[in-house]
Amino acid sequence: MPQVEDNVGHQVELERTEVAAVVALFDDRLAETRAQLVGTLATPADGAAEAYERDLAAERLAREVRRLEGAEGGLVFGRIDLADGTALRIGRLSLQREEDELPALVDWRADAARAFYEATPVHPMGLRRRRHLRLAERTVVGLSDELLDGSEPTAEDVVGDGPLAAALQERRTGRMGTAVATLQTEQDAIVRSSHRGVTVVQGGPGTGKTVVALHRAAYVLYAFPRAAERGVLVLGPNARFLDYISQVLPSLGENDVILATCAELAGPLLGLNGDGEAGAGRAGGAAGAGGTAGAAPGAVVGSPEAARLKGDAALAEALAAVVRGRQAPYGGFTVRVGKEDVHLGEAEVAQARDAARTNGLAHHRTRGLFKELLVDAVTSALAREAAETLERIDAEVEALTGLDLDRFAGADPRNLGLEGDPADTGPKFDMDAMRAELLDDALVERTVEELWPHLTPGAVVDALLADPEALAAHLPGFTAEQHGVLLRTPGAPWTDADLPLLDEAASLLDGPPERTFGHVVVDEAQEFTALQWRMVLRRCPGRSMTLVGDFAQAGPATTARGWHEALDPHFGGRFDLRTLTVSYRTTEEILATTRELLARIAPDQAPIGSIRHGEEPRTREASPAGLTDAVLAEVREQAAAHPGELIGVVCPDASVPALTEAGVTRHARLLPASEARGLEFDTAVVVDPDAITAARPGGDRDLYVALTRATKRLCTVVVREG
Ligand SMILES: Nc1ncnc2c1ncn2[C@@H]1O[C@H](COP(=O)(O)OP(=O)(O)OP(=O)(O)O)[C@@H](O)[C@H]1O
Repeated sequence: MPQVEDNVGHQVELERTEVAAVVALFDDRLAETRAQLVGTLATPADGAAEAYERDLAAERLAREVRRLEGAEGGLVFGRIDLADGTALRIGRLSLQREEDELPALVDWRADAARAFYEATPVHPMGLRRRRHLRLAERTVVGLSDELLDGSEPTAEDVVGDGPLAAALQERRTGRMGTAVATLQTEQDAIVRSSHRGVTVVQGGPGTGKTVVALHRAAYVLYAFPRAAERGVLVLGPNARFLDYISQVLPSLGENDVILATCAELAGPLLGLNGDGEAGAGRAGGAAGAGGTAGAAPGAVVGSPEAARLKGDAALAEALAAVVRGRQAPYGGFTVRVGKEDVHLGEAEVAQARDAARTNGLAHHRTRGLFKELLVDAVTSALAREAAETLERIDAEVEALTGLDLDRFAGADPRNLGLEGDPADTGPKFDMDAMRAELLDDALVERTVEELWPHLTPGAVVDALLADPEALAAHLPGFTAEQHGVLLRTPGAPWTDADLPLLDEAASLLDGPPERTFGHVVVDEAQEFTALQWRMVLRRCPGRSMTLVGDFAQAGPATTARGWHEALDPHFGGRFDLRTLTVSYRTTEEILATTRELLARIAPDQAPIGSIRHGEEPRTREASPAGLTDAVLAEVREQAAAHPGELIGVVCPDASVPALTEAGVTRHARLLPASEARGLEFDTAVVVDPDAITAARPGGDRDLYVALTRATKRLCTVVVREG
């Protein structure tokens, strides 16, 4: 049909000219901002205040340059034509020519762009046509139209294959790309939701939960300036996953986002060093999205059973009890003032402790109050004693001489060399000076330290976990066997599961962390334990969050089986729960083979459908001794048959060394089943499913994750005896 092709060519040509003008405008803006940055940096500053102002301005401009640079690829991707003939181009940011009334480019998050995502033939939202543009570098190379008002296509419309189909056909690269041009209506409704509190998104594998979460973060930064001021934190399950998603937000023009695992969040805070396993394997990509939360925390991986127990909310209460137990639990307080010992009895000390605690501050701040109250009590005791001594002298003098000393002093105690308010009935000393002196006194400080010591988070956690008696006393709901699992050797390396405990202890000692965020995204949120939720909440005082996950994919540390069970203790049921229903990754054929498994691990979950179709999943058999060779043969064959495509080999964690040794990584990405969550490949090779299932508690959910990673084909290598 040469006529149609000519027409497509003509329309592409027209768009090319129009888009080139938008790109030129963008280039001007970028060049202008870069020039401003150079100019600002070169401006001499007269004094520290000016230098500070200049550096702030430079920082703002540098951020803007980064934002523009991030948006450059795929700057323009859509166009909407309204029924009245107005056309708007949709892209990664807004651009406006001064002389024009209409914007040259509308940011995809702006209200004006809403119809691009939400209009359907049933609800055209005033649109006649939605056009998707395909760009190579900065040039339009293709387009496709959807007519929404029921009109017949004219010579100016190019109605063809949907852009989503084209996007999904693309080969996997090992890095998630943005879906900004093809967000689907059910996804867009969540991304653009005006709900400012907690939004929870559930859905089966590949339904776009991560896509939605990241685009939602970009939307929040755009639409809610208050949240944007304090920045966005994206939490993911491991470094591999963060690396996989690290480019999405920068490509949406958002660089000021912190990507981290929960462990990384706690690690730097506690000053742990970065030579451990957690956080390893990050290819530096995450830094592209504004950097991670800091160095890898130097923690090792503990057992799943310990992780599950250490995530229990009872541990938070136990740590609080440990800290309370270190706050003047018993005993009086004696301090030497001059030549005299002043003693406060146990009841007086307890009164000071209870009064200090009423303000609800953390241990060290409360310690300061406690010390002040003790010093107040000592000062009052001294004042009382001085007054009594004086009265005694008065009485003795009067008895001996018949002189009334008060009258003699003209009712002003200063006449007797004592400070005091003339309105007071009794004499006083300089209370303030005495107080200040006592607060500064090294001996007083030492005595307070015995009653209410300075503590470190590590010492608090050790006081619980390294002491069998403390475990039994503070965790009465746990069995002796569970106490045994929790018991640790003091000084042993911290595990990943200890980090939320250390963070909890840090907050008990010094209050919530200084760095907080306006919005927090949690991916694979089903993995989070109660202690981890507490960590997240401490960092998001505004409670603006997007949490996405799937309980059928929960790891071994998860005890909850649904959102309300997991979240109600922390959010009191106040969250907006949305469900995604269509898989854009896992093919219908692969989903069909996992349905039985899904029914077993999550009987309440409705199976999802997929818009993808692919090959029937295959099984390859191997003898126990021949497993490694069989995997190697499979990846070699796949690599030869589908050059350039991404192959992922998901194996039992224990098989990683042998498969690496055999050279599997020359042809494929190799990952332990425990770290496959959220990732995807063109082809997935799942090694020894029985061993994956048996490897750790909840292993059948690990297997479900492994089986749902492929966009095209799945091969399972099973072990057969004999
Ligand atoms: N609207 C869309 N346009 C284009 N691609 C999409 C869209 N939605 C999802 N995808 C693609 O589908 C795949 C799966 O998406 P995503 O990883 O967000 O799913 P998920 O629900 O988080 O999966 P999992 O449960 O396995 O973590 C990705 O390749 C993603 O880019």
